[in-house]
Amino acid sequence: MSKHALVSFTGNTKIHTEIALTGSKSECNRALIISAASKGTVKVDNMSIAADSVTLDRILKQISSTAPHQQTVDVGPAGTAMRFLTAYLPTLPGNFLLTGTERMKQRPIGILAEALKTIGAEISYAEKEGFPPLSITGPLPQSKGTVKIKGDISSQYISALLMIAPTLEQGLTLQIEGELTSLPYVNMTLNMLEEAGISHNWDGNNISIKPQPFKAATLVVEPDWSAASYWYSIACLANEAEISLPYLKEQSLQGDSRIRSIMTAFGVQTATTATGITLSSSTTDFTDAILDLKDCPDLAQTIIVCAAALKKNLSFTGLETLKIKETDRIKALQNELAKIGVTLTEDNLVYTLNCDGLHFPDRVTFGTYEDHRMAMAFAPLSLLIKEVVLEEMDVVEKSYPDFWKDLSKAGFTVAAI
Ligand SMILES: O=C(O)C1=C[C@@H](OP(=O)(O)O)[C@@H](O)[C@H](O)C1
Ligand SMILES: C=C(OP(=O)(O)O)C(=O)O
Repeated sequence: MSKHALVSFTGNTKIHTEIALTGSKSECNRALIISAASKGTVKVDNMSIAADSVTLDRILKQISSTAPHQQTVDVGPAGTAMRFLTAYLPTLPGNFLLTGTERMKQRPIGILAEALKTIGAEISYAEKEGFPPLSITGPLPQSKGTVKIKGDISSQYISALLMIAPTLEQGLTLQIEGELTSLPYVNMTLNMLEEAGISHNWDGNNISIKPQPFKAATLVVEPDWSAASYWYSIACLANEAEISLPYLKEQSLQGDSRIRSIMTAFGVQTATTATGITLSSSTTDFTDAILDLKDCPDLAQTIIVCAAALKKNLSFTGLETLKIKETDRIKALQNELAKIGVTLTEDNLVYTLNCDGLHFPDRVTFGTYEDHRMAMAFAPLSLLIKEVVLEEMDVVEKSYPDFWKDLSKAGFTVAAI
């Protein structure tokens, strides 16, 4: 249990700052797995300091330097590490117990594990059927070159399979069933594989990758657009803002760069500069009544909390996957928004905010549910509420360890209590 963060902003909320964001954990964790699958032919540049990436890097180094006997591999709360290693470990010689936090043991892995079993992987569930921890014995003798996989639960299962595909004797054709969720993350995987010399063929619901060698390449990890979203929220809620985010590019592999266009409607302008981007606040009266977030689930909390603070009764679709992330993010949002008089209700998979009762008490304590994005999405409310307490401040380490330091740099007062 870590301390809580007490965040406040005294005086007029004018924010002029430059924030150097760490690398995207999504890009970094792909780069690390691709590098490992290529046996070092592919290098990684600008490693992210996100705990999920540091953990995966450490695990991959440990595995490559350890003899093939039973090893416990603990990913903690890192979803991508769990999913990517579920596919990668069966390609290595050895016996592995792949595990994570108590929450990780509630995040489904059966869809990916069963798909891998159909092509010859030896995987069993060490505790509960369909969930981590997994017992994995490799290397797999590949029995089949085609695999069916559901696309509507987590795109990470698909990315995981794509990254091992070129190393498999028969390559791999994925037959994706159901509508693909989080699509930009699959494109990110394919693009990064392409940078590493791996071609694919995407035809309807099938993605095929033939067995092929990686080429010498360096994958450069770009700053994290999901982390940038909290600065958009801050720019939106401040009286005045000019926030520079160096090295962020509009053309990004990260689908969360969509925050830029969404926030234009919320009154945040983005200018491209020689060094990156600069956000500034202006006023708009937006009318967009319904937003689909299926392609960018990690932006959901930022946008929903910001819309609530602006007293906009917006509706949202594409939130189905939020229940199986670091926490049930729908429940967590409902509980915490209630503290400022806002409700979030569902009808037929459409979620709608009702902000008619919005109020800002002098001090509010928001629970964070072991979810970095709960802490970071609610912290900007300290521009409107005198004292905001975010429980368990270390939770931000997962993707954005410098978050509190960066808030201080921008003029917020942050105390560990
Ligand atoms: O592939 C990735 O890097 C990610 C994919 C998304 O998950 P789902 O595909 O499970 O929605 C996203 O929420 C997660 O933070 C990172
Ligand atoms: C869902 C997330 O991460 P993961 O699934 O990789 O744990 C996230 O970072 O919001």
